[in-house]
Amino acid sequence: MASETTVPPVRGLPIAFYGTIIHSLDVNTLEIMHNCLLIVDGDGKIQKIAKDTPQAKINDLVVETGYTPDVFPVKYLNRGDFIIPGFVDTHHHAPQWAQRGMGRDQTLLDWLNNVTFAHERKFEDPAYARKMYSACVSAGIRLGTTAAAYYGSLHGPATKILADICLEQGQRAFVGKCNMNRHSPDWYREPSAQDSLKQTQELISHIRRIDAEGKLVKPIITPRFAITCDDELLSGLGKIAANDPEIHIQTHFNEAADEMQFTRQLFPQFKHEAELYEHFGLLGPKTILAHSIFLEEDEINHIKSKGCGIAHCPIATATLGEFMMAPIREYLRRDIKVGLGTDVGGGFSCSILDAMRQAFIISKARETLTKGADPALTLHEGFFLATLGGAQVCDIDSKVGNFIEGKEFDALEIHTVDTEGNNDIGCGSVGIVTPIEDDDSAEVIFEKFLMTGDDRNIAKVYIRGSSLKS
Ligand SMILES: O=c1[nH]c(=O)c2nc[nH]c2[nH]1
Repeated sequence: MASETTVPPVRGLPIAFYGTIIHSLDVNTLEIMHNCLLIVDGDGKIQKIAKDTPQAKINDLVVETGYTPDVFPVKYLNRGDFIIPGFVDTHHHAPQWAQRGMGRDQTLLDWLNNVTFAHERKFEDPAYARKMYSACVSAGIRLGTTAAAYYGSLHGPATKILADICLEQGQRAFVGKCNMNRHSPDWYREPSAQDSLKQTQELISHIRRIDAEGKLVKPIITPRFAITCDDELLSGLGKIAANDPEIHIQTHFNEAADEMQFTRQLFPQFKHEAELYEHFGLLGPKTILAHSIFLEEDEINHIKSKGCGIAHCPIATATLGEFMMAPIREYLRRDIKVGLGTDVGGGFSCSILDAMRQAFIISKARETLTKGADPALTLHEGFFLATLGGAQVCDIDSKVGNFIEGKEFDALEIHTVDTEGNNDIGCGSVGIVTPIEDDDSAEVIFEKFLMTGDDRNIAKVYIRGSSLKS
C-alpha cells in the first residue's frame, strides 16, 4: 500500500549565519543588519538575532544560547552574500504552469474560454497532475518562493495531489480547488453545487489529514469568481467558512471590464462585488482578493473594514487583455494588506522578483497618470510586498515574513559573487547580476540583486530552517 504524504521533519539540528541579514520591519522600514549572528534552532525557529556582533564575540553568544562552539556550525557569509526572507506568492494558478503567457491578446473571459479551461481540463488525469505539479512547485522553490496561495483546477483528486506535492517538497502553501458550476464549457464545469461542495470538503479533510497542524499546507476555499458560481454554491462555501474560522478564502475580484459587467448582470441586487462576496460570507481577514483593480470608494472601505488582503499581480494585469493598474498606493495609504502574486499563467513569469519589478513599472505609470498624486513604489516598498506584505495577506505574518526571534526561518541565501570573488563574467553561478564593485555598500548590492538578479543568485532556500535548494 502506498504510504500517505506527511509533514517532512524539520532539520533537527541548529544552524547559524554570520554576516549581512536584510528584512522589512514594516512597509516603510527596511533593516540591514551588519555583522549579524542569526541562530536557528533544531525546530526551524529563529532563536537569536545579534546585530553588530564582532567576530570575536560569536563563541560567547553561541554558549549563551546553549550550544557548544566547537561543534556548532556557523556559516560565515562573504561580502556580496546576504540573507533575506523567502518570497510569498499570494496568487498562483498551479494548473496553468505550462500555459504561462499564452493568449495575451484576448480579454479575460475569452482567454478563459479559449485557452485556459482546455488546459486545466487535462488535470482530470492524476498522472499528468503529478508530473506538472511536481515541476511547478520545484520551479517556485528554485525561484525563492517559500510560501504560495495556489488555485488548483476544478478536480478534487488532482488538487489533493498538489497538496501532497507541496508537502513532499516542503513548500509552505495554501491549496484550493476551483469551485465552478456554471458559465464555463460543459466539459469543464462541475455538475452541481452539491458536488462542488462535497469535493471541497473532501479536499479540506485530506489536507488536514496529511498536515494536521497546518505546519506547511493549509486548505483554502476557492470560488473561482462569482461568474462561475451560482447562489447555492456561494452560500454553501460561505457556510463552510462560517463553521471553520481557521479556513482561508481566495477569489478574483474586480479584475477586468468584461468580468465586472457580467458579474453585475448576474447579481443586479448588489451594488458592487464587495457587497456580493460579503453577502455570501466570503470576506474576512483570511480572504485574499486577487487583482482588485477598479474599486469604488465604498468598496475600498468595505474590504478594509473586513481586513481582507489584496494579491497584486502586475504582470497579468499589464499583459493579459487591456493594460490595467491596481491603485496600490491608495491601498497602502489606507493600511490595507497588499502582497505580490505571479498569477501564473495569466502572468508569464513564476518569479516574485519579476512581479516586483513589474510592480515598479506599473506604479511609475500610475504616478505619471495621476500627475504625482500616487507616487511610484520605492525599492523598500517593493521588497516589503514580496516578503512581509505577502505574509500579511496570507495571514501568516506571525510565523514568517521577516526575521524576528520566535518566527520560523523561511529565508533565501543570496550570492552575488562567486567563490573566486568574481561576478562580472556574465555567466556561471552568479549569472548576469550587475557587477559588484569594491566600494558598493550592502544596500547597493541588495538593490543590484533586486533589480538584476535571478534564480542563479538564490544559492539556498530555507523553509522552517531546512535547506531545499542545494
Ligand atoms: O487571472 C485570472 N486567471 C484565472 O484563471 C481566472 N479565472 C477567473 N478569473 C481569472 N483571472
